[in-house]
Amino acid sequence: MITLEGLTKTYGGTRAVDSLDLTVAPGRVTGFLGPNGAGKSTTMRMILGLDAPTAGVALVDGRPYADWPAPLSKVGALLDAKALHPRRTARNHLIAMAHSNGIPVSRVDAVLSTVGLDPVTRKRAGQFSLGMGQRLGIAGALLGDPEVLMFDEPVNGLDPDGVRWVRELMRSLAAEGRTVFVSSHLMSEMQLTADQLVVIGRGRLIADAPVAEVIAGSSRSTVAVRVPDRRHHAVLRERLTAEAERVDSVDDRLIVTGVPVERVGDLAHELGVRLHELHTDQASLEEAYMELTADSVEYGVAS
Ligand SMILES: Nc1ncnc2c1ncn2[C@@H]1O[C@H](COP(=O)(O)OP(=O)(O)OP(=O)(O)O)[C@@H](O)[C@H]1O
Repeated sequence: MITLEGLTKTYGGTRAVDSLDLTVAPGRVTGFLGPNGAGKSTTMRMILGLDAPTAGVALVDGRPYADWPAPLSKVGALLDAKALHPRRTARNHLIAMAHSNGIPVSRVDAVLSTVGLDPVTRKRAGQFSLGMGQRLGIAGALLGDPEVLMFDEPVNGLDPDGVRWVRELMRSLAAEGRTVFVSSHLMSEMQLTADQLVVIGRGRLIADAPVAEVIAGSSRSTVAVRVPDRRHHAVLRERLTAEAERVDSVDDRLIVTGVPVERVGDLAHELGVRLHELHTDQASLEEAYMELTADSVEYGVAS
């Protein structure tokens, strides 16, 4: 489990992370989202003790990362896939990491195989493609068989097969009861991978909720109801207008915002209104995310 309490980091006049209170729980994938410059990498660096907080604390299972005697066996992380010694082979890179944390060399071969790098274990990291570097970074995160895993943009540079592989890996790590905290800008991928979402903007917490709740909360999630009889259409429309955020008529359909589908069905039943169709049109995570972060985008372009 990762716990942040009032976590704050300022760089000169910039509040990169601003009083963040958060618990990242085990047994699920938590997606960490936010526009460029929102403070995601800075937060992850503070969890790993690579940056000192200006105020507040970041704890892993109740202790700062640096206080764990064998940190790689507690937390595995992929922060910057390019942070590799270019002349070291993949295997030697991992052996050096293993030695520094008392991890047996047998784990090195096991994780190289897990990430599909067995054919290139003796190739120098400097000759790796972006995707191979990502895989090696993920191997490093898995090396100590840690309970907590953090990945900053893990699918960056991966081909579709690699993207799917990362998705399945994250899901299986969470299913084993581990804490999986992963940042990404790929909303369609996060919708498939994450159970819980943490959204930040300008260093502050915007949302911390299950994926389904974030999507349902979007004003773009609507209920569509088809009422062929014109009188019934008008009766239901009037009743819904009293409690919905918005009701639009499109041909014989009513498009309703802000009322759950169950309530629309119950109201129709109460009023004796005959329906030919009743369903929810869910927003995509991307739509929900854009709405949540509209006020926090620092580097946007006018549209
Ligand atoms: N070492 C540093 N010195 C000064 N400012 C920094 C430093 N590191 C980050 N910042 C600033 O802190 C803010 C948050 O940056 P951070 O990299 O954490 O954001 P991010 O959410 O990871 O962004 P991205 O999605 O673009 O990777 C930005 O305004 C950034 O310019």
